[in-house]
Amino acid sequence: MRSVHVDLGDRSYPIYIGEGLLQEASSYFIKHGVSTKSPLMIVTDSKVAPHYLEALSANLAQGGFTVAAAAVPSGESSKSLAMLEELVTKALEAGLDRKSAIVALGGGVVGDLAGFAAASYMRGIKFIQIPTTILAHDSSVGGKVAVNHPLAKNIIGAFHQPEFVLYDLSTLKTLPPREVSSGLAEVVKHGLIWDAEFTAWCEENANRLLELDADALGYALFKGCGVKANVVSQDERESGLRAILNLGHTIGHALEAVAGYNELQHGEAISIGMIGSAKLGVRYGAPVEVYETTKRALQSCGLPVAVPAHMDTDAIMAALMHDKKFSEGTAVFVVPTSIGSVEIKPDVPLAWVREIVEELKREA
Ligand SMILES: NC(=O)c1ccc[n+]([C@@H]2O[C@H](COP(=O)([O-])OP(=O)(O)OC[C@H]3O[C@@H](n4cnc5c(N)ncnc54)[C@H](O)[C@@H]3O)[C@@H](O)[C@H]2O)c1
Ligand SMILES: O=C(O)C(=O)C[C@@H](O)[C@H](O)[C@H](O)COP(=O)(O)O
Ligand SMILES: [Zn+2]
Repeated sequence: MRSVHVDLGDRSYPIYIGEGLLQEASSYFIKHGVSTKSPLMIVTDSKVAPHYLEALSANLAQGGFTVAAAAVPSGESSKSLAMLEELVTKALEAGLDRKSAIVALGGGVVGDLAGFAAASYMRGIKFIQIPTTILAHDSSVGGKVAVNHPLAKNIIGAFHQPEFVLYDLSTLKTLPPREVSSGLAEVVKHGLIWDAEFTAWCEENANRLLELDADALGYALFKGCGVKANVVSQDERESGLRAILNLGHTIGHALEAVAGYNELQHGEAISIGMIGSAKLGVRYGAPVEVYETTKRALQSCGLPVAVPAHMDTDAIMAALMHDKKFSEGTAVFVVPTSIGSVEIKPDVPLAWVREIVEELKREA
């Protein structure tokens, strides 16, 4: 078992990464002081529940916990205010009180939704992350929790750190291939923003990752969580450095919203967005190899690198302006300067962004 520490003073927590951790969940809950006197609520989704809900519930019950569960429909459309209200109803019916915890068992959708429920229920109760996707090595760490609005991604949310993250790598074996690739986008992102050697390693080991080779996956997720924990520990609430974790997300979030949150997976949209940022980086003077390496690394993981041709450029530009990175009338982008390093560029000309979106549509 590996662990990574997120260093946030009295809100610090560990990320436990290993095989079979779900079977030992209750011992981690007890170690972290989760109360057995107040009910817990596991939030999961309709695809994860049949695989892992029973095992987790049974283990927690054996450990003396009273457990309720709610399974939302799988997919991004569950990250909504309507679903949040349903969860609050379930929490009240199950008798959750201020000493209770909400447990997210699933990918980033469940993590963000359940986390926002925990942040807002009774003005904030404990929250535990049990990620089951590759992508969730990113979403389960750092405390950003949110639901979407039809016009903009993650626009209703909070910062609410988990008590701990229990990452059982054996749950990844049931992931469909598309979700494996999607999750690898954020792994590659962690290399691109922080670590050139790790970026090269991702490209060289892409096939092992796609085949879910346990050693390769364990290493990649440990490295990815390490980058995320390091950045978050330095800037919990995104007053500066943390914005680098948004590489590819300005265009990516706009694509997700324009696609009605049901055509592109988050990692796919972010992959396309990272290619857009790499093109922007080259316009700002980065060597063209930065764009080429970015494209190769993403393609080797089976990710898309072009905007679907049917998407309307005006709609993409309009969605982009609702993003959190559009403020004081200007677009702020994270752009690469070299592999392993990025800078935050304010005042990016929207005409450039439009040209790049058009270029990415022609490359589809
Ligand atoms: N909070 C953050 O810092 C942060 C970071 C990155 C992404 N996100 C958010 O995360 C979300 C994307 O997360 P995701 O890619 O995990 O999506 P997801 O939660 O929708 O999971 C992807 C798909 O895989 C299924 N699934 C999950 N685990 C499975 C398993 N072990 N076996 C079989 N199927 C499984 C799900 O039901 C779903 O159909 C987006 O909403 C994104 O905005 C948040
Ligand atoms: O943790 C962060 O900070 C990130 O930016 C990680 C992103 O991968 C993630 O998609 C996040 O939810 C985006 O944040 P947002 O503030 O742009 O909604
Ligand atoms: Zn992301």
